[in-house]
Amino acid sequence: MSSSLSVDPASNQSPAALLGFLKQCQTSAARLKRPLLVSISLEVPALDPLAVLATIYEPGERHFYVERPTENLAIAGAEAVLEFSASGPERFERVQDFIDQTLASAIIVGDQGLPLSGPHFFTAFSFFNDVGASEPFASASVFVPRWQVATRGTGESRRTLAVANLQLGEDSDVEAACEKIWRAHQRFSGFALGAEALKLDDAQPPRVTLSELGGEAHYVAAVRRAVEQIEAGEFEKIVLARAKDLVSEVPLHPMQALHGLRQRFRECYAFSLANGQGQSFIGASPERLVRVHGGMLQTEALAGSSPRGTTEEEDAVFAAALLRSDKDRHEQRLVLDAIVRHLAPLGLQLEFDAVPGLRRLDNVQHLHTPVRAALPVGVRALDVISRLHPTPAVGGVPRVAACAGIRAIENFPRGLYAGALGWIDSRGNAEFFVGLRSALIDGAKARLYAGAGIVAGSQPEQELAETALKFEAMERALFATKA
Ligand SMILES: C=C(O[C@H]1C=CC=C(C(=O)O)[C@@H]1O)C(=O)O
Repeated sequence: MSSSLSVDPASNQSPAALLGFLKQCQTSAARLKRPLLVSISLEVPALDPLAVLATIYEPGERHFYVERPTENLAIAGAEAVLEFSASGPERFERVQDFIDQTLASAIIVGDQGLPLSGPHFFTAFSFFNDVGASEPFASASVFVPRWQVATRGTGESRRTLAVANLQLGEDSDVEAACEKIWRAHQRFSGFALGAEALKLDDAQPPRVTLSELGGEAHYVAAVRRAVEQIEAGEFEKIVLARAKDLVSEVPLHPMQALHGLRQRFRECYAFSLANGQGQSFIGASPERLVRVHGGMLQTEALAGSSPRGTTEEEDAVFAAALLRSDKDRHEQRLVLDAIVRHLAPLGLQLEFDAVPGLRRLDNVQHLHTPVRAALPVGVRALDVISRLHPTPAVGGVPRVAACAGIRAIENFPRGLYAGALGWIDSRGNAEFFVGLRSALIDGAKARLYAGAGIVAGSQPEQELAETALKFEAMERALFATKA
């Protein structure tokens, strides 16, 4: 819904102007006989979204945070103004309907030209279409935060945007809403909340115990069984994960872990999604699922792993071996082929290189093929995600048989592990990543996840070592002495 209301919060910043604007919004809501989402974006001095989140962090409050340091991009939002959840195979469409309906009753004002302005729909889809009733996150959930802070760029060109969202109906208390927004605005404008505000580096690491569900033996047996099923033709590839349970002597500090992760894994998506009931799902994922920006789609095929070397020579040897490995090339090619196959019905002209490159992280390196396409008119991010998820980087080939195999072989619910998390803005731009290298945090407890793709020729001990390397990232972030 476009706004004919004249408010320019950047040049007309006063409580009286804000109140006047909100009263106009309320009149519109009364006329339309439905509550409206009002979203006000305003540029503010540089802020670090993670520091802001850490400052106001309440385990009982919903939040979403994602940052990709190499892209100089970070966004955080907290407290739900509007939320929706769904389950089943139609979950993607149902989330899209919720977004469409919300935007049809929205008044969006302020610095709209700036990146990451306007309301963002923070969204998460679990790995499977359905989750158990006792699981902490629904199989599809989306919320619009009460406040949102985003930053993009570096140095002189860095821009920071604060967004306040509220729902106004005929009976809303506009004066109270106005006061709340004004106070938040003063806070965002007046506080020095750069990364230095985190002061997390000195915190003492907690003492913890760590135990794997079923022990390593379970995973070794699982991989062996999967290889037999592959040889028997039941599927061509399956991604099998391990889970470890961690118990700490003191409550874990997810913000501190995230600060460590974003410093160490600059090319990954450091992320946190809190459900408002004390649990949060955090991680540093190397894998983009979908980016939609200005009508262009970006996705990628990421699979096949090897360690990083301790010297440049050793690193180069590992890299060359990975690039030459038939097993890893096959494992990654299956992901690329699936992307092509699943997106073909949408009429996209995909562009990608014939030969994969490398994505090099601090602990592991992967085969990587970026994929780009122009999005045909009417095709939206969730249309793409509903077809892509789960890719064979986290599920398998054929998809249905591999997912049934995962359910039968793994000894824990995946929940958001290997799910799709991200945001969609009011213009249809979107960024989703895959919930890898992750942990579910609950007070002093955490469950950590790591998986690996299994194809013909996979060796159980090698897959065990690969997943141990993947676990190491989160283990170090949660309880090691130095990030
Ligand atoms: C399933 C995971 O990683 C995927 C992404 C990159 C490389 C992978 C691999 O080499 O097996 C996996 O497909 C995980 O980290 O839990």
